Amino acid sequence: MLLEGKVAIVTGASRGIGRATAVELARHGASVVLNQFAAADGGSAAGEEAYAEVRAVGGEAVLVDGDVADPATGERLVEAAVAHFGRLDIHVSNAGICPFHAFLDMPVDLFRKVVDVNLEGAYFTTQAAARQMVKQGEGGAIVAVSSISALVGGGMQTHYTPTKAGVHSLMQSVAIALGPHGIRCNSVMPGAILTDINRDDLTPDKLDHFGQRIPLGRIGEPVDVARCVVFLASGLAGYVTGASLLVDGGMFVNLQ
Ligand SMILES: NC(=O)C1=CN([C@@H]2O[C@H](COP(=O)(O)OP(=O)(O)OC[C@H]3O[C@@H](n4cnc5c(N)ncnc54)[C@H](O)[C@@H]3O)[C@@H](O)[C@H]2O)C=CC1
Ligand SMILES: C[C@H](O)[C@@H]1OC(=O)[C@H](O)[C@@H]1O
Repeated sequence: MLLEGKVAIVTGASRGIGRATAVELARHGASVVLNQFAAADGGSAAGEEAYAEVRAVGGEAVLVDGDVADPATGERLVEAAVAHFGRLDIHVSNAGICPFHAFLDMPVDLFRKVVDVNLEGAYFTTQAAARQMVKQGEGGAIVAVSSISALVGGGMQTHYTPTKAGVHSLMQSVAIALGPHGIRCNSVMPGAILTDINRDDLTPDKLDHFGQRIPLGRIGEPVDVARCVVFLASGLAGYVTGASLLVDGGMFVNLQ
């Protein structure tokens, strides 16, 4: 198994890409700290389902509630990893929100919330994870879920796309800061993956449009991204750091 004996944190693991990532990490042998934020999910049922899915593939797991926008959450996730599994090897910064909204009347509070969750959440959970990895002195792997939206715009995503570009940039900079400690830092850039974040936005017309733009002919599934996170977290990517991997079925390159 690729990740036998490894211990991982996944933020926003209750649903979508985070849940699939937690399951795939466990399938490959990792023990997983699943972060949920029940207040964002309307309760803890989704987190508990994710926990059960990880256990069902044979993974050890612990579920920790916390808002990644609170810098203390990263520290609590690391504490849980150490308390339950004795160490930390992999950090997946995945939690994110995208409440679609027009630019000209963007509420200040909404803008700040998206930045707090997506960018500050990635920054402070990554920092907490890196501090533990440096303390252990055995390296590690950090993977952030950025987006194709780090590279292209969205008229209803003017608050969101800069956070995804920021997450991409964060991984590039921490790759430099943490390389001397043997900690690799990369991002995945999913294209259009059908999850709760875009279920309402992906109308039949838009799905049809995307289907035609994506050379592989289908919208992505969370597991498509999760498997790439496993690769970047594993020794198979042992000489990969500061990189970003588009996981979009070819959508980005298909201009005409
Ligand atoms: N679905 C897509 O097409 C794409 C998604 N992404 C990114 O993938 C990541 C995961 O999104 P999806 O799985 O698609 O959406 P989702 O809505 O299914 O999952 C989002 C997860 O983040 C959690 N979350 C939300 N606010 C939180 C907070 N304050 N603290 C902790 N957890 C919180 C939710 O509880 C949930 O588990 C996000 O960072 C998103 O920007 C990137 C590119 C494309
Ligand atoms: C939420 C969007 O549908 C999704 O999020 C991203 O980051 C992609 O670019 C899609 O726009």
